[in-house]
Amino acid sequence: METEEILAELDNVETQIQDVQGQIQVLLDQQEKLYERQSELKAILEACRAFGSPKATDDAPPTALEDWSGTFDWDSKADHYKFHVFGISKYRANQHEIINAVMSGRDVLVIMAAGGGKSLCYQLPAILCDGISLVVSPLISLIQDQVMGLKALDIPASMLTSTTGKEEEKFIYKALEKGEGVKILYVTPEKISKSKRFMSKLEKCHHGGHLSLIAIDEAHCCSQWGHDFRPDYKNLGILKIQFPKVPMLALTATATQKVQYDLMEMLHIPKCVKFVSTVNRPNLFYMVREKASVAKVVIDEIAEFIEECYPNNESGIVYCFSRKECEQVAAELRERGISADYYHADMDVKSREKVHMRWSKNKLQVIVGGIWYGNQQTRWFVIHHSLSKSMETYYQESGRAGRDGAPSECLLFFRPADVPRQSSMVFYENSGLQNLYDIVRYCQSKRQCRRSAFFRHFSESLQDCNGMCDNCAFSSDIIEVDVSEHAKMMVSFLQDMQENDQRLTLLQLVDKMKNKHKEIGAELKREELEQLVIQLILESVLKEEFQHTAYATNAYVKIGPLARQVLQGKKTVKLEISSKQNKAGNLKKVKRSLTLSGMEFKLDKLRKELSSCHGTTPHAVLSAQQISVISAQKPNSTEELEKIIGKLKTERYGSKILEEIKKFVDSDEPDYDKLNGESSKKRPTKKRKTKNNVVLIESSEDDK
Ligand SMILES: Nc1ncnc2c1ncn2[C@@H]1O[C@H](COP(=O)(O)OP(=O)(O)OP(=O)(O)O)[C@@H](O)[C@H]1O
Ligand SMILES: [Mg+2]
Repeated sequence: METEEILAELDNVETQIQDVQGQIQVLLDQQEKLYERQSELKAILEACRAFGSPKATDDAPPTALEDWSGTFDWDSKADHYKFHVFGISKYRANQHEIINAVMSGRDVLVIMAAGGGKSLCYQLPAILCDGISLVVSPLISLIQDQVMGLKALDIPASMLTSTTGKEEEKFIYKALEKGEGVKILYVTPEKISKSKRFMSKLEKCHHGGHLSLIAIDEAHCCSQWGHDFRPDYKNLGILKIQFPKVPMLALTATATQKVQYDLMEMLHIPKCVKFVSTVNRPNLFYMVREKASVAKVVIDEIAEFIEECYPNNESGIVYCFSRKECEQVAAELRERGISADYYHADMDVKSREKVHMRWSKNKLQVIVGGIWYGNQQTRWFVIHHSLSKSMETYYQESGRAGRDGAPSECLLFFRPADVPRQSSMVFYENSGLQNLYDIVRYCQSKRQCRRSAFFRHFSESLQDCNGMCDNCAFSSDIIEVDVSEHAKMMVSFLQDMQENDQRLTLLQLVDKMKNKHKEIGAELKREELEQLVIQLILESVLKEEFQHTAYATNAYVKIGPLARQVLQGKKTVKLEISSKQNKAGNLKKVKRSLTLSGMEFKLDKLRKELSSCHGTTPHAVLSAQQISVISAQKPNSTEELEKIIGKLKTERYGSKILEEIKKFVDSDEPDYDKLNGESSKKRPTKKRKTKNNVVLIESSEDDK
């Protein structure tokens, strides 16, 4: 054999070895995921063996025989409070059963979608039982809202948090000792883990037989496997140890099986009854929009979306990546005439409270938040200025829209360049990159139903989307383009750079590629090239690597395990590309029937006025759902109104509401699209592509 031949074969063999190594790496990654799942399943199995099935217990009949929807002693009392105090005519899925299980003295674990109605599951038992119920909740803003809402219903509710004054604290401690004066007490988890004084008062309350129920809201915060772990939640196990006979109710919107077992173990409720509802939020319209590279353009688009779709100050949230960005976006929205303010973890308690109050009283249309912002009010829209760090986080954040069941919108602005910003923050977290890439897949996809991505993520069987996401609703002008050749060029270019010890970020890679290969720039737009890099990362052809500097962590794009497959033409790479006009264009044409009708608009205004007179929130006066039922039925007597909103609200606000209805009916105003102004009436509209004709209406071409 000639030396040259040997060298050639050696080269060939080495190339093949590298190729095999790449494939092994992908298989090893797969194996790691499988090991992880294996240990998860083993842990679950162990928990099952140790505790028994969560539904079947030793000293209670198995679930199959436990009929929580049957007849119970408290039925008529519960019905009375449900309707006349809470103004709720019908239970939502599982609420009735959960309330019955709690009232029967059982520990209960509730997994129910955001806005599903978890609060009623502990608030109603709390007023049905004698004594005081304790509710642990993670956010002061959330607690403030709940307490304000309950007080508006004449339910004695209080809160004990870092913001509680001395006088109020004294009053609460007295109430705990006597078992009267407070019916529902909200506390932050820190009170349980850090305040010995509070715990001793709680023990006294229990000793006197006055502690009727313990509810742990947002219980996923207990688990390290959950997406929002809070160290103080870890200590809540003490409650069941100290008060074993008091029924405990743990509630959350999101918990994988692993998290569920973790919760049961940490809270010491192995024999709890478990209720799991669907994650589906049929009233939410999910959409992803391409994010412009110029910051100002993004804000223009957000402002335009809010002004066009929500001209009557309907409130919403804009989520941002960083605190600085929150402040900038809020300021820019204000410059464009939208009443917006920011809310983030760096603010002191006073400023946060101020923003929260303005928001609760409908003085602000938009909250720009960097952290998970808990608040009970109806939000019509949730906009993500940047992508979230996982599907779970996005589900929770977007789930803040339409909590009372009214159709609402969740819009995410996605740009490939936002991926390294997030990845450099999460790469060291448990499955951080894997979780991030899941939501990146959701954003990149221009064809797959958005809703189905949630079902898959939470291991739930698929349900119909009913045209309630952009990919299902809009007729598709998306084509799948084979970009294997472009991918090959990119990989080989990056390989050359790497061999010369040059590191490139995503944006640098695209820039340099465009300079080096002019032809590629002619075929693919810059955004599409960025999209290609992300696609290659998702497919393990490229990978991200991270390097710390004194000021930041940088994400660089490197050759990944399957790069060789692309170079050898063994792997096809495809991109979903808009053929002509993209969805951003389509979205501008969306006119929704989500806007309020004339009657609804009047009632919305009235509830704002009434709420400021009564020192409460508009939502506590009338929920969006109640407004919509009143508008449809137009009751003209106290009795008729009572059937919709219950006795208490009718007594308090009934005369004003009936007066408003009468004024409206007498005025002969057509009950449609009043609020959209004159121009909208002229526009002929046509129904968009939805199966059940429920939500979306698209304006005609004249509308452009
Ligand atoms: N049976 C019902 N009928 C009509 N409205 C209801 C019913 N139950 C609850 N609601 C309303 O639904 C809204 C959401 O309820 P709630 O705040 O309890 O949701 P949640 O499940 O705690 O959501 P989150 O996970 O976002 O905290 C509230 O406005 C509440 O008044
Ligand atoms: Mg809740």
